[in-house]
Amino acid sequence: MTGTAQRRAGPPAIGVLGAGAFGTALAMTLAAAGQPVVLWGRDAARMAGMAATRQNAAHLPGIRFPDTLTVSAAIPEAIRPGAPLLLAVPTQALRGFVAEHRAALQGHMLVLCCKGIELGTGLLPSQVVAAELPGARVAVLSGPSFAADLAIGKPTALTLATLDPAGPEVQDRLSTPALRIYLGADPLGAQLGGALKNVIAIAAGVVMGAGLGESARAALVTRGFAELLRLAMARGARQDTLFGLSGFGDLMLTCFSATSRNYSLGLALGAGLPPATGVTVEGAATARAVAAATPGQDLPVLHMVAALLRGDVAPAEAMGQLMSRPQKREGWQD
Ligand SMILES: NC(=O)C1=CN([C@@H]2O[C@H](COP(=O)(O)OP(=O)(O)OC[C@H]3O[C@@H](n4cnc5c(N)ncnc54)[C@H](OP(=O)(O)O)[C@@H]3O)[C@@H](O)[C@H]2O)C=CC1
Ligand SMILES: O=C(CO)COP(=O)(O)O
Repeated sequence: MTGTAQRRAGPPAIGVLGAGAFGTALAMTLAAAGQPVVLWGRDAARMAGMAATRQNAAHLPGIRFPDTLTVSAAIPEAIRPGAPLLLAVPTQALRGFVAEHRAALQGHMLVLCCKGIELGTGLLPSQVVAAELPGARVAVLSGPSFAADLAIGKPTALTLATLDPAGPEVQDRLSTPALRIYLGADPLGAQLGGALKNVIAIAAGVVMGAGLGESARAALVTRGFAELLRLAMARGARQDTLFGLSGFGDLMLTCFSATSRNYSLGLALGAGLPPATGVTVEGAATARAVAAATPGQDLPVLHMVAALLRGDVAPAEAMGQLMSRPQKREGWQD
């Protein structure tokens, strides 16, 4: 074990599995509020470095860990009997992670923190977990939340969506003075909203990177949201979920801030610049997964992002194509 936290009587430590930006930020905000938390990462040397320097220099440089946060590269240390586990690895890594740690994860409430659709299968994170760990208890934690905001205690509100009867208990454990958790019962909608808003954020970035203007961005985000509603409702999501924090709320954050990695990828694409490398950009794989699963469906913004990423169309041409589509009525159902 590495870390400085004292074991203390009380509830078992929450395990946060995945020590990237978001996992670290969640662990920090919970620990800062007095929760026992173990942050687990797979790289022993890096975790030892975090324990020694009390910061995640790679993802949240300069933000000091609360003294009570324990960091570890040992799964048994991170997974306490009866504790909820926050899974904060990227969507495309989730299947491999669950398969690798199947036995240890068994029986725990798994709180899924990733936003995306698995490439190749078109599955959402909860469906990936169900395939790898049949009967798993899951909740989805999603909503507008930049890791850097959470990590320094800025006020944040998220949706915890689950059908598990332990939902209120988990809501209570994850709530802190800086983190307000709303309970929902539509994990499908929460995941679809969180996955699709990333694709729309890439589109929003392209518009701004190409210098097409704020009016164009607002139009594209609005029409992108209509597609999000159409696609997610057809798959069984609830409208109120999509209009909530995990849908509309996160769409606003991600489409209007250069802190977003998805929006930033779009900015680079639009400006004809090379995108940042080594960065988790969930919307790129999700755009491809959506395009593969919905050929021939009327989802022009979502499909255009996939075409842009494939290099099949240039940014200025993309907007021209969207603008010259046949005239239609406004409304997300049309
Ligand atoms: N950053 C943010 O502001 C927010 C992120 N999210 C979501 O959280 C998820 C994670 O994003 P984020 O933390 O930002 O990503 P990062 O790129 O910052 O970190 C990803 C982490 O996952 C680890 N990882 C990858 N594959 C595995 C694996 N197989 N086993 C164990 N660990 C693995 C990486 O480890 P290694 O370094 O060893 O490769 C890395 O520490 C994404 O779905 C994202 O959309 C949600 C809300 C906010
Ligand atoms: O999901 C996020 C904010 O809620 C983070 O967005 P990015 O992954 O685009 O940085």
